[in-house]
Formats: sequence, structure tokens, C-alpha cells
Amino acid sequence: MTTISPLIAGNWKMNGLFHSLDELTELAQLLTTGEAPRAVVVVCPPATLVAAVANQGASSGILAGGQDCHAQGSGAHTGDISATMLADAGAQFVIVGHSERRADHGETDAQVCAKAEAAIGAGLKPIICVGETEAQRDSGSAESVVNEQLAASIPNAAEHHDVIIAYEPIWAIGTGRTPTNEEIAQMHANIRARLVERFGERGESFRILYGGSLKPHNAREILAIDHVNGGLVGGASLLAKDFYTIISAV
Ligand SMILES: O=C(CO)COP(=O)(O)O
Repeated sequence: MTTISPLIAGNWKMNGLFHSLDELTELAQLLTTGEAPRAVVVVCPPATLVAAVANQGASSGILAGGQDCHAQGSGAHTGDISATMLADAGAQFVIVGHSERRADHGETDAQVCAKAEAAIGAGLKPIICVGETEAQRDSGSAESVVNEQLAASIPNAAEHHDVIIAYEPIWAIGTGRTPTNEEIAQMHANIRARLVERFGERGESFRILYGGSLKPHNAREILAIDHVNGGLVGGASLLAKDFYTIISAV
């Protein structure tokens, strides 16, 4: 059986000012004074704080990630940020295809795939997000929706150590609602099966994260589910104590 080192990533979304780095200081203290974390710890702050998180996190093993990148390395794309720039700022990861970007910016699977390719090219590990809406789950099409997203958002060149998949049911994001453990187990097993189908044995080794209302009170049981290799945490990653409790639940 393949062993996968778990990873917990915090997605700060559009939250965080320079004073929010106090939470990072507290998290670093918790991580260095408590039991050594069993998970790789990543914090994805807004772009304005990536360099600061990379610098400040270095001594406590906290790695930095971006929340999005452009498919091009540079050029006339006002307001965008490239994977190369994130890497230059010290990031090692970047979230691509988050449902909020797919919804707010109309990002397609093909664009997400191009972003993931750019990330790999820049030496970053993309965290590729997939997930169904509530209506899609209710109509029984959750797996087919996710499978389509997986097929079109993951680059062919993806290697298991370079690419991370995050399953985030849209209806669980920021709502305090989560799928049942059985539903999570079923979807993660489905994602694993699709990865093995496409990438052969290597498909066994990709990390598959769960995201959507992952909180201190439910982290232990969700993170223990088969094929859940860590979590992508929104709201609860903004408070050092809550995020540390989730990291410690691995
Ligand atoms: O979207 C998420 C992480 O990317 C999940 O957000 P919440 O943990 O706030 O539900």
C-alpha cells in the first residue's frame, strides 16, 4: 500500500492584512512547541502576503502558497499574478480552479489546466480544486461532474509529487455543512479510481484533500477517511488555534 504524507493547507481567501501575520506567529509557536505536526503545513494568503508568509514561516516549517496564477509567465495582464512571480516570492504551492474563481471569474476546466501547467513549469505544486454544487449532488450527478472536472483540469504531464487534488463540494464551503463520512469516502474513492485509470500506478500516490467546512470539531473523523490525504481549510485557517487543532488531528 502506498503511503502518502498528509498535507493541510489554509486558504485565507480575500482575508488578511499585515497584522494578520500575528496569527502566523502564533501558529509557528504552536507548531514548534507542541508535538511535531504529522502533516505538511501550507498557508495560502492573499498575494500581498505571500512573501511575508514564506519568510516568516520558514523557521517553523510553514510553507507558502498562492490562491491563483495566470497561465502566462509574464505580459500585459493587468492585475494578474504569474506562477513565476509566486515562486519568486517564495511560494511552493498554488491553488488553481477554486470554485470561487470558477464562479467569480468564469474559469473553465481548460483554463484551470493551463494554470496548473504554468504552476508546474514554475516549480510550484498546484492544488487543483474540483467539486459539485448542491443541485448537482441532489440530482445524483456529483461524481460525473467531478470526473469531468478531473479529466479536463489535470494536465497530462501531472506527476503525483507535483500535483494535489482538492475535493471541495461547493455547498459545503463556508456553510458549516459537510457531506456524510460515507459521501466523502465514496467521492474520494471515485477520485482515486479516476487517477489510477488515467495515470496507472502513479495515480495511487496523488494527494487528495478534502475541503468545505473542515473545522476543529470534525477534522479528526474526516481526515481519517480512506483516500483523504489532508485538507484545504478556509475559515478555520484564519485563527491559529483552530488551524493548529486541525493540523494536529492528522
Ligand atoms: O473553500 C474552502 C477552502 O478552499 C473551504 O472553506 P471553508 O473551510 O471556510 O468552508
